[in-house]
Order: sequence, then structure tokens, then C-alpha cells
Amino acid sequence: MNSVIIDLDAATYAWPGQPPLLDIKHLQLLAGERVFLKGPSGSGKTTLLGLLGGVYLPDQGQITLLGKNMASMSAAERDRFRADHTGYIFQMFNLLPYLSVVENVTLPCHFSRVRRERALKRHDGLASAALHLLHSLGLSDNALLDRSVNELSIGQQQRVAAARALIGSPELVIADEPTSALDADSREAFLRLLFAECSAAGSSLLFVSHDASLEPLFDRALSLRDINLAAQPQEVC
Ligand SMILES: Nc1ncnc2c1ncn2[C@@H]1O[C@H](COP(=O)(O)OP(=O)(O)OP(=O)(O)O)[C@@H](O)[C@H]1O
Repeated sequence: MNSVIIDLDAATYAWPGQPPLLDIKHLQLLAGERVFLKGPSGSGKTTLLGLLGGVYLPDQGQITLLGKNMASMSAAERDRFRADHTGYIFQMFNLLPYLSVVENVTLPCHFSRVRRERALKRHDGLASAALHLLHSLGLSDNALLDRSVNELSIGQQQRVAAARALIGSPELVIADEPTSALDADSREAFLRLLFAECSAAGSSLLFVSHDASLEPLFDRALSLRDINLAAQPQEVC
């Protein structure tokens, strides 16, 4: 049986001074699963990703990541746990312009000993681990690698962001609409590379997107509107 990566049990969340945003009875993500999370704009997808990754704590209920109750850890312990076990791909990528491509990719290994050691188990150095991932994700032009990330196209930046999320094989990769700036063919091509690298790293993938055409590529889809008892009926896609 697959082990459970995320287990959410009767969790609720409201931003301060706002009405309840999330009220979810049950949600699980299993090891190796690739799950598509969809929902209207403003329905709380990014907030849910923050809860599942331990950035925020639920007001009620419990969220367990890799068997650890997020509420049992201090904020600093949660930060460390997140750095060790989760990789993020953000919508705007959040790459650091003053670092090279390779330095951006190796960044998580400077915050997490666990990920540094895992990367070094398979490669001679962190730069070689980064290059391997970049090549596998389709960024094979070595001339690009010394450039500032600002000089890369959106599609190239996306690959750098994916390599950064995957380095050191975190158990969970969370992607928040990382394909929205790409055309349909590029989105699907990127997803296929991302899936292959998640499989190679043994990472589960939780992927948020508005693009319903991507849904069939995943093992399973979750509709936030269907699982969230606090969903507002007037939300629009
Ligand atoms: N840091 C915050 N402080 C206060 N309210 C917030 C914060 N972040 C999000 N919200 C509110 O929570 C609600 C849900 O936002 P969230 O970003 O989670 O939705 P989403 O489904 O990811 O939206 P989108 O698809 O447009 O990115 C919105 O009403 C938003 O204003």
C-alpha cells in the first residue's frame, strides 16, 4: 500500500477578519501520486497549498505531512521541515535575479542538509546535480546557465524553478499555476518532463491550475469547490 504524504482531517481556515475560506473534511495525497487541484479564482487554492505545506496552521482540525502533525511543531521547526521535504514551483517562479541559473537551482540545498545530502548521494557536487536536472527538464543550452535568470524566457525560467523544486528529491512537490504564462503545447511538454523528474525523484506532485485541458494527464483531480464546505456559490472561474 502507498504511504500517505499528506493527510488533512476536518481542517478549517479563515484569514483574520474574513469569513471562513476553507472547511474540508478529508484530503489525502499518497506517495508518488500526481494530483491536479482546480477551483475558481479566489476560492482558496493557494491558501490550501500553504496549509498543506505547513506555512499556515488550520484554525480547527489537523494536517499531517509525512506523519508529522504540523501543529506539533514550532514555526521554525515547520520552516525546516518544509525546506527538507517540500519543493515549490510558484506562479511567478520567484527566482533570485542576482544568482546564476545553477545557483538558483542549488539554493534549497543551502537551507536543507537533508536535500544537500540526497543530491550529493547521486552526484559529484551540487552544481552537477543542478545541471543534470536542468538538462532533464529541457534546458540543455550550457550558454544559458551562467546568465542571470532575468535574461531567460518564461519557459526557461519555469524549468529553472522546477529544477530548484526537485533538487534533493523532496517527498512533495507543490506547483501553483506554473504553466499559466505558456501556450498549450509548451504546457503539456513541460508537464511531461516534470512528471518524469518527479518519478525519478520519487516525489508526489500537487499541481494547481485553471487549465482544465491538463487534468487528464494526472492520476487524479480534486475540485476545491466540491470538497470545500465553505465554498461560496457565487465564485466564478
Ligand atoms: N495573505 C492574505 N491575507 C489576507 N487574505 C488573503 C491572503 N491571501 C489570500 N487571501 C484571501 O483569501 C482568498 C483566497 O485567496 P487564494 O489566493 O487562496 O485563492 P486562489 O484560489 O489561489 O486564487 P487564484 O486562482 O486567483 O490565484 C481571497 O479572498 C484572498 O483575498
